[in-house]
Amino acid sequence: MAEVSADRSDIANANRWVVKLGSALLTDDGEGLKPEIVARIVSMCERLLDQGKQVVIVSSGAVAAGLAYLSWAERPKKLHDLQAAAAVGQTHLVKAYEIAFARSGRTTAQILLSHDDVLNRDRYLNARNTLNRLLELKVVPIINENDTVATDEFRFGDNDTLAALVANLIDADAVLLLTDQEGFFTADPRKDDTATLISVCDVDAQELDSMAGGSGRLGQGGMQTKLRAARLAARSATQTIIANGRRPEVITEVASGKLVGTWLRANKPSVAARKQWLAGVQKDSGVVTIDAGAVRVIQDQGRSLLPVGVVAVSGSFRRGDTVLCVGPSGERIARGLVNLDSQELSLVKGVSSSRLPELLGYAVDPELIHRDNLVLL
Ligand SMILES: Nc1ncnc2c1ncn2[C@@H]1O[C@H](COP(=O)(O)OP(=O)(O)O)[C@@H](O)[C@H]1O
Ligand SMILES: N[C@@H](CCC(=O)OP(=O)(O)O)C(=O)O
Repeated sequence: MAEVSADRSDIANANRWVVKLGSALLTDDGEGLKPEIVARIVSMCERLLDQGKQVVIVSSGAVAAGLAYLSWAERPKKLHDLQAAAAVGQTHLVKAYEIAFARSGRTTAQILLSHDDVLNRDRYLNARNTLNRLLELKVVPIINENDTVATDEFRFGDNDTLAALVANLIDADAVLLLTDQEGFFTADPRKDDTATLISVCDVDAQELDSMAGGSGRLGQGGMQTKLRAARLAARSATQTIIANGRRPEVITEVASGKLVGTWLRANKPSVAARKQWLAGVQKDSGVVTIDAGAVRVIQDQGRSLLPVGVVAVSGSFRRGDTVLCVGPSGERIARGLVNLDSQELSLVKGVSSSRLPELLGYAVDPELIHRDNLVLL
């Protein structure tokens, strides 16, 4: 099962990071939002940004911060009370990040996501495009659940799950779940003082399930949701590390591959797995005919397919569907997941990607099929 240590070069080489901060950490166990904790976390994130890495922050704490501003001693049970507290706390939360990042001249963006945003394919792609654009612009996204509109049936509830879904959304290399414990222990250390820290373990190891307990007073889900989140993150081959956000240099240490916290190791190479899946798809939603130049760059140079290389479109498909690409004489060339639906593509086939926003009236990916979503047949 768990190994004592392992080479963490995968972690040290991770470029795109999702850093998640739990409520207990940000409020110092319910003391109200602590801007100095936010500032400390932010300065560590800045060090990653200075090294050219990308950072997306998923921050809890809206409810816990709101409780303090409303002078409510206990986390309420009723959804509307939780939502009211979140609405009060969220503005203070995001302000704390804005102020802290502004000290080094960096800009932040608030993104509030709900369940539908990751389940609905169109909204999923929109959220992904927006996040990718913010990262290109070197803006730091600060994400939380859109608590004020989430209903009981349709909410993530804990931000561990949200962090994992964000990692899937942007194909992050690593997720760092910062909490109030050193990492994942063999049992809940609050209840069992013989529990020991696991340094590294395969995320799918079954023995982890019985070791993961529930949450403390303020957080939601405890190690159970962190384990589930790590397994979700592994779907995009994202590595998960759980560590203590109170350690002075925790983010810097983890990102440099130091043996800090628990690494829940993901083994599946996502692109390869997706390509394998694509190769086996039995029914395509449409067919696009591409010109000889496009065939060449796809086959010989492993490049993405751009709308400019498309000469004809047949069938009715939506963004995210699988489409067969055939050459000028109808020969099967490739299969991939499209970023445009069939009507949009009919409008922009043969057109250079720089003109897509002007013709469609909104921003879209420049590729019709990104090379990571394309398999040669
Ligand atoms: N096996 C375990 N190892 C470490 N912590 C555990 C374990 N099982 C349960 N926990 C609990 O999980 C808590 C952290 O999760 P949670 O309260 O949801 O915080 P956060 O707000 O950081 O998500 C810890 O304080 C601890 O009591
Ligand atoms: N969206 C909620 C987060 C819920 C929550 O408590 O999450 P966590 O602390 O990560 O277990 C908030 O901002 O209060």
